[in-house]
Amino acid sequence: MKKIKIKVPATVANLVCGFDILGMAIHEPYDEMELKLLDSPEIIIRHEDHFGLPENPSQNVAGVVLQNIQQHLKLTKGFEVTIRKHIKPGSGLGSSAASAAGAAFGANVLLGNILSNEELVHFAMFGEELASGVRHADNIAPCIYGGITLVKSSSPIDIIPLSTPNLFVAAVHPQVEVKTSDARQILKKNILLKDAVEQWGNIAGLVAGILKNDIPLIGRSLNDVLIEPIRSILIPKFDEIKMKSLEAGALGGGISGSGPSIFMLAETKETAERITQLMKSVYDEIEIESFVYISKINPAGIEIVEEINDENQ
Ligand SMILES: Nc1ncnc2c1ncn2[C@@H]1O[C@H](COP(=O)(O)OP(=O)(O)O)[C@@H](O)[C@H]1O
Ligand SMILES: N[C@@H](CCOP(=O)(O)O)C(=O)O
Repeated sequence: MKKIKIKVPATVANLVCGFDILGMAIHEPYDEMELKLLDSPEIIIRHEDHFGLPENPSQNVAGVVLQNIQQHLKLTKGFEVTIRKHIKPGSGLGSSAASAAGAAFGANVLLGNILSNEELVHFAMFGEELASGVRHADNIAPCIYGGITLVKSSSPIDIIPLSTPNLFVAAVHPQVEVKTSDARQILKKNILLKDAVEQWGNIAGLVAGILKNDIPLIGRSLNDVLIEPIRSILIPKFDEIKMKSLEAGALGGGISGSGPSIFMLAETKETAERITQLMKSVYDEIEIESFVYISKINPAGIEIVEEINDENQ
């Protein structure tokens, strides 16, 4: 029997200004997945969590990824997948990407590492297409490569892993659901050239700041003139949380992925703790339940917890 257990991290897509192209893996929260290689070509998905996600492989992002791998490689084998999800679907913390990337990664290990990272991203994007209607790779890439990644292009796939600054991430997930597909539909299809120029400056500044480990440059590049003004109206108290976090010492931050989670970068754990406390108290005041996370940027991405390769079982 060949079996693998993995830890699949949450991801913060967009990093404020880099819509669909930038993303980072974080340590908390993460999903647990177990994949077994089957002798028959069936795909079985089981959820040991309470989110009510579909277990029909054609409706589960992990299932469609495995179906595509199976078809492409003309496999006579199948997969049994058990998912313990801790990253709530619709959180903006890459819940669908975690299952999609975890399925591609785990299947590849079971098959003897025959696929490249670019191929894993290619197959995992079928899951994102099922979840949001769009083959975006900004959550998947950091999950698979770890750290912070730039999706220079998703067709053809061209992923640039950037470095991992030594920063803390404070995040809050208010319990309101924002589906990525809905949060994409409200965006404008056309943008003004002057706004595009400002956004290009921020993206280039952020990438340069990350590569040079120039923390103040990272901070002043975390601005979004295109997406945040539209999507933030879906997130209760967004402006107040952002303003208070900056006052409390955050370098900068904004909507995590398509929301409703909000993330902030901080230089110290103490600052990150102050920020999560204030995030929680803002939501407590208006009686919206919220979960907060303090994390660091996760340089490893998906981690193998256990690998069993026992021909006798
Ligand atoms: N294994 C899975 N994990 C998470 N979401 C899944 C999974 N399979 C299917 N989905 C669907 O994907 C959607 C959640 O994806 P999305 O809105 O992108 O949330 P997130 O921002 O947390 O990734 C939901 O409609 C959910 O039913
Ligand atoms: N670039 C995408 C990212 C969606 O991330 P998610 O964590 O909300 O699935 C977008 O902004 O739509």
